[in-house]
Amino acid sequence: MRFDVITIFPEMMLDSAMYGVTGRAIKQGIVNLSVWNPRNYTSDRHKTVDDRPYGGGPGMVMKYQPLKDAIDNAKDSADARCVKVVYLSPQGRPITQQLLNESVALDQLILVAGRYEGIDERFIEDECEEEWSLGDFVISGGELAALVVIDGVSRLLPGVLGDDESAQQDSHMYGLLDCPHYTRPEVIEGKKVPDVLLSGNHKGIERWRLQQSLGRTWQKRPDLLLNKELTTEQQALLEEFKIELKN
Ligand SMILES: Cc1cccc(C(=O)NCC2(NC(=O)c3cccc4nocc34)CCCC2)c1
Repeated sequence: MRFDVITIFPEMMLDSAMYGVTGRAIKQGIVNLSVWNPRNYTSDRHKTVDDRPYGGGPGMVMKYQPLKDAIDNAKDSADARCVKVVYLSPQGRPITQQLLNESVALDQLILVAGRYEGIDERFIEDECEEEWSLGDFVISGGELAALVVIDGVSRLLPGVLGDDESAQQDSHMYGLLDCPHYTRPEVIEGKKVPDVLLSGNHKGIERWRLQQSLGRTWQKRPDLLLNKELTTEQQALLEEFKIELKN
């Protein structure tokens, strides 16, 4: 899968993506990441990518033409069939696991990261098929959202995560919070690792982990349970968790 990011901070994208899972996916050639800087498509001496907003007000707005030339080059550089152009913006559709799951099917994802106060609305209308948002807060640019999309989608591509890494993708854990994790030493600060994890009883360990995920989701994010059909076994585990909590 190919990601093309339109950004005035190309190094930020490339340097950040070269770590961990995404870095490995790029080295393996499973993921291809290209960055396109609108500043390289300006014709004035100052390489101007922004200008003052019509109607006045604070800040600057990113100009249409440098963005357009950058995205045209991004499109020309890949003969991909299944392409989507997305503007990362506070007005966008929330970035969720479902959105990431849907994006795995694409051959190329072109991500437009805004800076300043935003980009000329006419560019969004003409070039951006969708808008996606990291959340309802004020941040300085779309690059962090682009990195979240690249990381989250890359993890879903075949061959990127080793067998022992894809734990979080387990189907029955989908839509639940994570279970607690422990590693050596067995005791630290007088606190022991739960006995079940030392038992070598794999069925019991799996059961305990699922129960912890269910219990913690119920405690911290009950909203997630509203749209998750629990099996009768999962319901029983959760009930047992609640009872043990009382004792
Ligand atoms: C709630 C609210 C209202 C008004 C402005 C802003 C705001 O933060 N404006 C600044 C910019 N924000 C984002 O790009 C951005 C922000 C949030 C989530 C995102 N997910 O992707 C990109 C995102 C827009 C142009 C450059 C940065 C936020």
